[in-house]
Formats: sequence, C-alpha cells, structure tokens
Amino acid sequence: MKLQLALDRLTKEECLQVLAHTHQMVDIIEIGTGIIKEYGMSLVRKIRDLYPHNILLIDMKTCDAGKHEAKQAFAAGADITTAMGFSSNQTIIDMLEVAKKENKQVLVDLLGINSDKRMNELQDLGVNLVGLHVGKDEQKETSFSTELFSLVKGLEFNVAVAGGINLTMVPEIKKYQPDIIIVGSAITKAENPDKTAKLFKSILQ
Ligand SMILES: O=C(CO)[C@H](O)[C@H](O)COP(=O)(O)O
Repeated sequence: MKLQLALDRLTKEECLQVLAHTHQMVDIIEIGTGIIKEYGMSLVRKIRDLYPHNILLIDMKTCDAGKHEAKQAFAAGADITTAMGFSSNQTIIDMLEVAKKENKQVLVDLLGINSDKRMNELQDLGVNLVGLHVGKDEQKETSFSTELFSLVKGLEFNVAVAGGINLTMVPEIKKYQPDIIIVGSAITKAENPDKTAKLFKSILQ
C-alpha cells in the first residue's frame, strides 16, 4: 500500500518545506490542481529535479483535450497524471494512449461518479487506476466512507482513496487493501508533518 502526499492549498515555499521534511516517508508526491494553476509546470519540473526517486503524480484533473494535457504532464516529469471519470470516452482513450507510449500512468478520479454502468465503461476503455474521492467541498457535509469501495467491487482496478483521510480512518480503510492512500491536509497542516507522515507510513506497512 503506497502513501501519496497531496500538496494542495499551499504556497510554493510551503510545498518545498513540507517535501523537505516528508519525501523520505512518502512513495508518491502529488502536486495538486490548485498548485499547478498557481505555479504552472515550472514547479513540477523543480520538484521532479529535487526528488527523482519519488513517484510524481500531477493532479491535472483533465476533462477535455486529453492528448494535449497528458503530453504536457509527462513532458514536465509526471509519472502519473489524472483525468476525471465523467470526461468523454475519447478524452480518456487519448490519455491512455499517450501514457502507454511513454510508459506512464493515468489515474481516473471518480469524484461524482456513482454508477456501475460508468465503472464498467471505464474498465472497457482500459483504465486500470482509479481514485475513490470525496472532494474538499463535499467534505463539509460528509467524510470518506469505506462504502465507496462498493463502486470498484468485482472490477479489476488498482484503487487509490482520497478525501480528508486522517490517521484515525486508516485502520478501517486498510481492511479494503487499496493500492494507494492519498493524504493531504492531515500531513501538510499538521504541527509536525514529518512525524505525522512517519505515523501514516508505519500504519500502512
Ligand atoms: O485531490 C484533492 C483535492 O481535489 C486532494 O489531493 C485530496 O482530496 C487529498 O487532500 P485532503 O486529504 O486534504 O482531502
């Protein structure tokens, strides 16, 4: 089970500071959508250069122009880019094609997806990595629940989970054996991000 650290709603300096203290404890560094919008690919390149040994996911949340945005993400150094599950099939097909050529990956974010029909379509398109996700705004009303795993039950996906995940929630989530646990604020806003990342890592091992 891999630990992914999501950098969101931080300044560039805060991102670099958190990473300096935590990169050894995390498997995947995620550069969040808002950070990419603020600082662009130059920060992605900088983090790629600083941390060549971590897997780098950039949360493009692409929903159109899939080919172009996947190429952009991989050219900047991403190992994984993200697409929204509600995107057109063509967008997802194009992104998977670019990823395959470059030996990279696409994570399909299931934010807002709740139909088995769409899940089957995604599987038929060749998607192999999906994210069960409770969004930041949704978190005001609800928190991550393991009921979300029903969406991937019986399907062949590698699964990431995200959305306000904290240390207390991990033992229950672990029972479902997701491939990746994505943690943002619980680490980045902690008093001691390094200590907290270490605790997450030790629970996952
Ligand atoms: O994709 C995201 C927001 O769109 C975040 O990466 C994800 O929600 C994790 O952050 P947090 O643990 O703070 O919710």
